[in-house]
Amino acid sequence: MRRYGKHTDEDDIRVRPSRRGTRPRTHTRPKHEDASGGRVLTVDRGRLTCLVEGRTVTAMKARELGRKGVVVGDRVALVGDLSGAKDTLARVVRVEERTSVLRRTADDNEPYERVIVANADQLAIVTALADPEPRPRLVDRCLVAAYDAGLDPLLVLTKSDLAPAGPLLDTYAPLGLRYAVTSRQQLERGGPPAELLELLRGRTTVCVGHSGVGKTTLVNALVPERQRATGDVNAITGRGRHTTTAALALPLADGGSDGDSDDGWVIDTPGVRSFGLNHVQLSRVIHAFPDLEAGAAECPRACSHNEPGCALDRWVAEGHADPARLASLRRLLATRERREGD
Ligand SMILES: Nc1nc2c(ncn2[C@@H]2O[C@H](COP(=O)(O)OP(=O)(O)OP(=O)(O)O)[C@@H](O)[C@H]2O)c(=O)[nH]1
Ligand SMILES: [Zn+2]
Repeated sequence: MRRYGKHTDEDDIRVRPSRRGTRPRTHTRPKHEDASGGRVLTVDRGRLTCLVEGRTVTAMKARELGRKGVVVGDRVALVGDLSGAKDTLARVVRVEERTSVLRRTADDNEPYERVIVANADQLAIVTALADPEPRPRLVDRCLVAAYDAGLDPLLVLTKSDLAPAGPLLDTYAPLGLRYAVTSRQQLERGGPPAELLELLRGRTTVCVGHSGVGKTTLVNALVPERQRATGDVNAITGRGRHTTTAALALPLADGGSDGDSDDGWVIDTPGVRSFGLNHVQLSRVIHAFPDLEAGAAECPRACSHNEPGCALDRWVAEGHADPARLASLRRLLATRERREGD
């Protein structure tokens, strides 16, 4: 499993055996042996909406969790009233170890990044082919975030009724991205294309994209009303979808009895205007390019891979890797530097 360095206390919620711990784990463990497993669907000002055995349960963090953050996608253990009835409140007593974290800084000047989603394994970058115009730099930044977090990127191109997908797909061809293309007609005719569903099945997919690209339309098509376990999330939080500032997890089908869905999860996030990349480590990005990573062994220390001494030029010239791959990597690495309009 991928290891991450320690960041802010708030976000570093990995349960670790603490030598200085105030509370020996042996005391807390047995007490919560009867806790039920659930998954965090959304977080609103400290109030957690969780899916527990198919029910939507509102919960608060137990005091013993201290400042540890709980984020959308977290797998948690809950005690208390799990009926999901109105005005009931359960307690989250444990956060299971995360398999991944997607972080983002609000913008590049912000020192603190926030974990926005836990336990995802795929990042769907939703881009309209027109209205609004595609923003390749934003796509690139999302790609860097995906590679950094160890998530498989997936390109979802919407509004193909307005413009062809070809040119954008050409740009990303060297990266070998998996992709799906959708159109209004397709969505109206009965949901998203089978190939997109196939790409989402059994995975936890975070959807990101600029406001207006059709993310909500797409998620609604993916999660039919009947199965929207969170259809009442708005009733609980008292906020409409469009004013929601937090991510929202939706099970693609049954939701599973223990808060796990074999069919997969889609996590909708609010439209992003930018994707701060302060926290990204170069080495984690190049890791997604195994064909180039091997050649980078010859690079000078702390090579930016975009400087005269970079060994990757020779690596490619000697035919070990496709020059288009290096060009793509360099474009992605360059996108970490902020520019007007990011
Ligand atoms: N032509 C066309 N329009 C679409 C398509 N999908 C969505 N739209 C329209 O695009 C507009 C924005 O769609 P939303 O689903 O609200 O976009 P969003 O990305 O969720 O936007 P935010 O809620 O602001 O984050 C709406 O008017 C949709 O009807 C499509 O495939 N083709
Ligand atoms: Zn280099």
